[in-house]
Amino acid sequence: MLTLENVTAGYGGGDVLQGVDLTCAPGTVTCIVGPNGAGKSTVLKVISGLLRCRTGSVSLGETRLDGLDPSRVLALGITQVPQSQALFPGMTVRENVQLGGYLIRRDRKLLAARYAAVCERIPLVASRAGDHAGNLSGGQRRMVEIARCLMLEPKLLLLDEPSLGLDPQSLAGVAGLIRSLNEGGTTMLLVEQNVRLGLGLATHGVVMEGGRVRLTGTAAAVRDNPEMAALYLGGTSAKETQRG
Ligand SMILES: Nc1ncnc2c1ncn2[C@@H]1O[C@H](COP(=O)(O)OP(=O)(O)OP(=O)(O)O)[C@@H](O)[C@H]1O
Repeated sequence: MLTLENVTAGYGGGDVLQGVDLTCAPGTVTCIVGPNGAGKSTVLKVISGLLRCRTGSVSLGETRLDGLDPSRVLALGITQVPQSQALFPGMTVRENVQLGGYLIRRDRKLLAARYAAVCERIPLVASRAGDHAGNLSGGQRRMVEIARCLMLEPKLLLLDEPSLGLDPQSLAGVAGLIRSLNEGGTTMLLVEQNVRLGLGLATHGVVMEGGRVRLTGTAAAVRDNPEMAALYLGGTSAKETQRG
């Protein structure tokens, strides 16, 4: 279980996060939504250790994560698919994915077994193994970025805007992958601008606004909460938008 308690954090003078509480239970998919600048990506940075929290705590089970370097957080089983393109275009798909196993690189057998497991879960990795990552479509690249993160069999996978810049077909592929990973037991915390998609993929929803958590609950309850319609969807609930 990941737990954030009363987290404040920021980049310069002011606090961007102003007392954030959040939990992710094993096996769940939690989606953080909210307007631009609400602090969604900042929450992920605090969890992965890229940004120190000023007060409050971040824990994975009994282990405190706040104050740890990103490499320690990674070693404890939290991996992040970043928002920006993160593959090395001149390297092959296989090489890019295997880089995700850097921490286990000395155990060749384990590395090979993990790579085989990733290929089984994401067949694209096997079918395009020898191709340069730069030759893949946007959706394929996103899948390879996720594949790379699976090399460490993370306890928690963080995804920052998995839908960003994808055409509808690619989006469907990435959404299908997230669903199948969850069915396989991977716990995920994602940030999404696309409210309908994000809450559709998630078991739990968190709505942030101005560095605070405004609403939280099951994804369906958050989606159907009347406050959502008023806040983010111009008076139309996400459910109605989906129907329309
Ligand atoms: N590296 C940084 N240095 C200074 N300020 C930053 C930095 N990153 C983010 N911010 C500021 O922190 C606030 C929250 O940013 P954050 O990226 O967490 O928002 P967000 O909810 O993820 O929104 P978006 O979807 O637009 O990324 C914004 O005002 C942003 O300008």
